[in-house]
This record gives sequence, C-alpha cells and structure tokens, in this order.
Amino acid sequence: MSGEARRAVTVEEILRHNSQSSCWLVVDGKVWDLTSFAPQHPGGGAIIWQHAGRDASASYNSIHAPSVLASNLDASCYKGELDASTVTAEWAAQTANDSDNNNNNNNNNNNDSDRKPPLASVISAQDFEDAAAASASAKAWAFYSSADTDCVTRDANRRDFSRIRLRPRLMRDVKAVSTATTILGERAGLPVFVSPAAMARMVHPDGEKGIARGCVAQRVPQCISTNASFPIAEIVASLYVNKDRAASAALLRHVRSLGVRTVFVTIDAPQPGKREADERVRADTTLASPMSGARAANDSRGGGMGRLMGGYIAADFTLAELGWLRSHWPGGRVVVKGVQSWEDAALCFQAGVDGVLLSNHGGRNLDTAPSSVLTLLECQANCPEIFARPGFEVLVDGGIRRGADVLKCLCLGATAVGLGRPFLYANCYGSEGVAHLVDIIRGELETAMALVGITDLAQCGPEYVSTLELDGMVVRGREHPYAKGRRGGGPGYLWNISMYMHI
Ligand code: HEM
Ligand SMILES: Cc1cc2nc3c(=O)[nH]c(=O)nc-3n(C[C@H](O)[C@H](O)[C@H](O)COP(=O)(O)O)c2cc1C
Repeated sequence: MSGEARRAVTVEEILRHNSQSSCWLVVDGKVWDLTSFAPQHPGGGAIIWQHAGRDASASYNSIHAPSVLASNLDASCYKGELDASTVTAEWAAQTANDSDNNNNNNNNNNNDSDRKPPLASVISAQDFEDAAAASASAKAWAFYSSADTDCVTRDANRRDFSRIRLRPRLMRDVKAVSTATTILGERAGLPVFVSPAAMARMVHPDGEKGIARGCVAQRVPQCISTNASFPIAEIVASLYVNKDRAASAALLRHVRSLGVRTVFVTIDAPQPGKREADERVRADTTLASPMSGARAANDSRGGGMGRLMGGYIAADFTLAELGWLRSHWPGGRVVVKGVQSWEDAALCFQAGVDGVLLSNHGGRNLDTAPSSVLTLLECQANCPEIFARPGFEVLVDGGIRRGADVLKCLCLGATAVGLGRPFLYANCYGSEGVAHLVDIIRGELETAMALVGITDLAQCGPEYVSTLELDGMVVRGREHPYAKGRRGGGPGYLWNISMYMHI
C-alpha cells in the first residue's frame, strides 16, 4: 500500500462514497473502496452496498477472515485508516443499526450457547443437527439445511439407507474391531472424510479451521471447498474462486504447492439448484434492508446464497478437459465429484482419473436425482469393473448419518464415504464438536461391524446387506425399459461439467 493510501480518512469523506456508484466502507478501522468489486461479490452486491459509507466490520467479520479484503483487492482500493477523531454519534449509531439488522438476518455467533445442549449430551449426528437448528441463525440454518425445490433427493439420501438391511453373521470372534483404512493414499482412522461445504464460518468463527483441527487428531481427511470462509493457506497450512481457466490453473498450482495431493472436481453444479428455504431468508433480508438494492440480485429463480454462488461456476468444463486438469496437478490425484449415473462413472473410469465421488450435492442441485446409495447400486449393476481396479476409488456421500450407513456403503463396494452437513452442524461446537462427531460415527461403525460379524474393513462385502427393497429402482443398461419414442432425435449423450475445484 502506498504511503498516500495510509492517510487518515475522515467520516465526512467516507460519507461522500455511500452509494453503489461510489462505495467505500470501513472494516476494522481500514477504509476500502469496493465500488468495482461489489457487483462481483460472491455473496451478492447488496450486502456491500448496504454498508456503503459505513462501518461493515461486524458483517464482514462474521463471515470472512481478516485477510480476505487485502488478499483479494487491488492495493489501490485501500484508502487509508479511519480518522477516529471524526466519528460522530450519528454515524456510529447508523452502523450499529446496520449490524443489528445484519446479525438478525444473516449471521450468528451471538449468544447461542444457551440454545445448544451441552456437548456431552450429544450422542448422534441427528443430535448435532437438532443443536444447529436450535442455535444457528436463520440464515445459516437455511443455507446449510436447504436443498433443491421439494428436497426429495436430500431426504431420499437418508431414507434409502434405512431401506437397505444388514445381514448379520454371528458366532465369530469380533473382540477386536479395526476401522483403520486408506483413503486416496492417505492413512485414515475410519473410512470417512469431510465432504466440501462452503461457508463453515456461519456457525463458528473458526469455520473450516475448526473442522480441520477436529479432524487431524482423528485422521479424517478434509476436502476443502473453494468457497471456504478462509484462505486455503490458513486452513491447511481462503480461496478466491475464478472460473477463468488461467486463474483456476494458478489456484491449482498454489494449492499443490501447499502439499495438497488430491483435487476433487465438482461436476454437478453447472447451475446451482433452487434452494427455496435459502431464498426465502434472503428475501426477508432484502425486505429488512430497503436500501440494500438486493432485489437486483434476485431473478425469477430466486437469489439465495446458493444461487449467488453460481456466479463462480463455469458450465463448459467437459470430460475432455480432465487432461488439462491433470497437467496442472502433476503427480497428484484427481477425483470427479457429483457423479449420478453409472454411465458417467464408467466415463470417468475410462478417462483415467483416480476416483469418483457418487454424490448429488446433498440434494442441493437437482431434486429427484437418485439417492447416492442408489447410484452406488446402479454402478454395481452396470459397471462392476470400476470396483475392481486397484487404485480407483469409488466414494459416496449424501445422507450418511450412522456408522451402519458407512458400513452399508463399504459392503456395496465404496472405499470411503463423505459427510457434509453433519460436520457443519458439529462445528457449532467448534473443533471439539467435530472430534466428538467422529468418535460417535466410529463407535457406531465398530458396533455395526462386530454385529454383522467382521473385524476389519477388508472383510466388507455385499453378502452383509440386503437391498431388495431398492432393487426395483436400480437402472440397468442405457435404455429406458419401454419408452423408446424420441421427438427430434435429441442430442444423445452430452457431458456438461462445471469447473468447481476442491482440494
Ligand atoms: C474482497 C473482499 C471479499 C471477498 C473476496 C468476499 C467473498 C465472499 C464469498 C466467497 C462469499 C460466499 C458466497 C457463497 O459461497 O455463497 C461471501 C459471502 C458474504 N460476504 Fe463477502 N467477500 C468480500 C467482502 C465482503 C465485505 C466487505 C462484506 C461486508 C459488507 C462481506 C460480507 C459477506 C456476507 C454477509 C456474505 C454472506 C452472504 C449472505 O449473507 O447471503 N463480504 N463473500
Ligand atoms: C452448506 C453446504 C455447502 C456445500 N458446499 C459445497 C461446495 O462448495 N462444493 C461442493 O462440491 N459441494 C458442496 N456441498 C455438498 C457436499 O460436499 C456434499 O456433497 C453433501 O453435503 C453430502 O450430503 P450430506 O450433507 O447429506 O452429507 C455443500 C453442502 C452443504 C450442505
């Protein structure tokens, strides 16, 4: 920052930039010009314009790490230090009103401890979910829990696990049960990893860092979203996501240089879903802040936070570009996340990637897509070869809430499973909550393993599950069993992949 930019800036001057056409705001005593950046803000321009000419520290700090502004904006956007001697009671009071509005509508971390039960009384993933429902802000709860339109797929992800029954084999020695395994070449304490989820800071100031701390000791690998609340270097050692390929390549190089060995490419979000609970909360916020201009961010499909995230996503990343991705990820592993049909799983397998994550984004993008465990069954029925190649991993996420769900996936050929929302919910308690969740899932898995008669994950096999209740829903082959008519021929098989990186 230049010497000139370090000058003291008066409130009177800041107030001259209180509009969309000239938008300055103060964060932690520093004055920033966000005029050009605001329309591209991934969380929407409205939230920034709402604070034009004011102090935005409370709003900013509840979501972002201190370094985000400086590391994403050009140095010329920094205007100097707030001249504290010029702060008037009226300016300070307006700022306080804004923060109250924002905290009520958007953020949290304000005195929620009395609404959460003590951690020691939490004994299941569902208990964590209930604790989050009771203690997170309306905004955070809507963002985390919502899913596309009628939430059919989100709910089926969970329900289909209860439709698969375990088949115990008894009279075996199950005194010593081990859940240790390897996931994508990394030693792991159990066959579970953290699925990437944006904005973990909405329920706890430590955000993804808290999840990381809770996982390291438990040897649970964490997949970090490019929409994380912190710079990546602060988590493993926040990312500004850019859909232009050169920026993505630079991002890959940076992440690789931090020692990250696996990149997950999420393909199931070329368009974000229509998450109505999330959109309704945003609509409420807009109404509460008439000067925000947020209506401009709403279109006929709604303007929730999830929808705004879509601005990041390139909808033209295709199978052919997996080679490009590999060239920018030398020596590392590539996993394709969001596979929802056996045909795409087989294509990824043939393309030579290191694995697929069978996932429907927790039901957040395309409602009525198959539950993830149904996709797993579909792969078994149509392309069993993908389970046989050493080194090619079939991972699953979506609706996994119990150790028994983990066991069912492994018995059906998965090498490991991801949990998304449970980690976000556990993070309401910070890293301690995250570690506690891992303990719970491990304990449930050990019990389920012993009770079906196995002591090591290598012994998992399809003989321990009955899938009869789901078998009628498993697609076989490429063709519809009887619907053969097609108007206009159709485009055949197209692959539309988004460039949405994860490490
Ligand atoms: C260069 C600076 C900034 C960057 C790179 C940035 C980036 C982001 C990103 C990636 C998101 C998440 C979007 C999503 O995943 O849905 C977000 C959301 C958000 N940001 Fe920023 N941001 C910046 C500045 C600010 C400032 C100055 C404020 C305060 C006025 C702010 C307040 C918020 C809020 C409140 C959200 C949540 C959106 C919502 O409530 O719907 N950000 N930002
Ligand atoms: C709040 C939230 C944010 C998410 N953000 C991302 C993301 O940034 N990238 C991504 O690939 N998947 C994202 N996902 C999807 C998860 O990685 C995962 O596929 C899904 O949550 C698994 O389902 P579950 O929540 O039922 O465990 C997100 C999920 C949630 C709930």
